[in-house]
Amino acid sequence: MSTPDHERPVILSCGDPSGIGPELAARAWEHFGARLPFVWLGDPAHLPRGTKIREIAQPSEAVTHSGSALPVLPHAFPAAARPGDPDPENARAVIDVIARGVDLVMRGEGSALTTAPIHKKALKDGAGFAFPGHTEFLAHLAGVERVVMMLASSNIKPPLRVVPATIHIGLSEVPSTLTPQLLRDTVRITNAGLRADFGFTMPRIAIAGLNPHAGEGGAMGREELDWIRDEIASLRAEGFALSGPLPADTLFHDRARSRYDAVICAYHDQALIPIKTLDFDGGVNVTLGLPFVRTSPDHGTAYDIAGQGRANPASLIAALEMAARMGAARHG
Ligand SMILES: NC(=O)C1=CN([C@@H]2O[C@H](COP(=O)(O)OP(=O)(O)OC[C@H]3O[C@@H](n4cnc5c(N)ncnc54)[C@H](O)[C@@H]3O)[C@@H](O)[C@H]2O)C=CC1
Ligand SMILES: NCC(=O)COP(=O)(O)O
Repeated sequence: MSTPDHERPVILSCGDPSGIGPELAARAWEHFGARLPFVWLGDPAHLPRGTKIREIAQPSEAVTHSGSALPVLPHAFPAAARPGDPDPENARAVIDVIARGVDLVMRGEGSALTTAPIHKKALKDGAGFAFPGHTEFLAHLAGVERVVMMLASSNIKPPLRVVPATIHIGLSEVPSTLTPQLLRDTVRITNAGLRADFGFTMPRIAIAGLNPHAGEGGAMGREELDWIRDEIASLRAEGFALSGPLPADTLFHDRARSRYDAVICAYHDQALIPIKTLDFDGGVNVTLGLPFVRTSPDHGTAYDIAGQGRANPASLIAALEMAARMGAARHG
């Protein structure tokens, strides 16, 4: 781990208090102690009973206390947390915590934001949350039009970094949502993110086809022939190191992964199934294109095991490590 920014800790938003976020925050603090100071932003009453906490007034105090307790910036919620059973009364506060976390990192009080999982439908039902997820909400809060979701592995070699060009939409909407402009924007933001935050000078980006066998010459769908191929050629002419469109079914095995640094996929499951299969415990969700660093574990709220002490903290630990490294590099 590179040296974390000790003046500006990572801010960890609590996420859904009925999910596994609070217990994972406690486990992550046990793992890191003073080695990686982070601040948990949430209602202290939602943490597992017995968690050693220290309430602080500003993030910079985290460094002094993180060796002996989990530093907490308190955010009052109206209701208790019932594991696995979200209370609609708490939905507004879950959203407010994310916004408060963004404010802290935008003001430079935190080096990076790591978000614990939210339940999108619980927020929609409870507070009319109008965004498909953190990714789009963070873009909105930061005033950025387009951002990119990337999931990066931590435990496999060669590593895997996947970008779903379209994210949380129905499968039937994918072909019309995946436009030349979206592909261009996704390539540019991915390329810039890999250079700025992952240390690549000329990132190699693979692009998966939309259709089986990347269309097989038009026999199984025409998008590759009609525009994806030409768009890739024109982006290549601009200097991007692109390959594709490539059949997605053969893009993720070990030898294939050694040929690229990130792969842009046409839709959510084309990207997330391989990474969650190959590295569920080490997968980290990174939002590229924001004016601050944001990471998250790759899993969700896991209501089925919340409050039982069974949740694995590895992905959150990897997300905090990645956030601290990227944040320190940006602020250093
Ligand atoms: N960044 C975020 O806020 C994310 C939020 N979600 C949301 O979470 C909610 C639930 O989504 P699901 O599809 O059920 O996925 P999920 O990841 O919450 O759960 C899927 C399965 O994996 C298990 N699991 C998840 N995390 C685990 C961990 N750390 N240790 C051990 N087992 C774990 C669960 O127990 C469950 O059996 C949805 O609302 C979804 O949108 C999903 C992914 C990311
Ligand atoms: N499937 C990934 C996911 O749901 C994460 O979404 P976000 O909340 O990070 O936008």
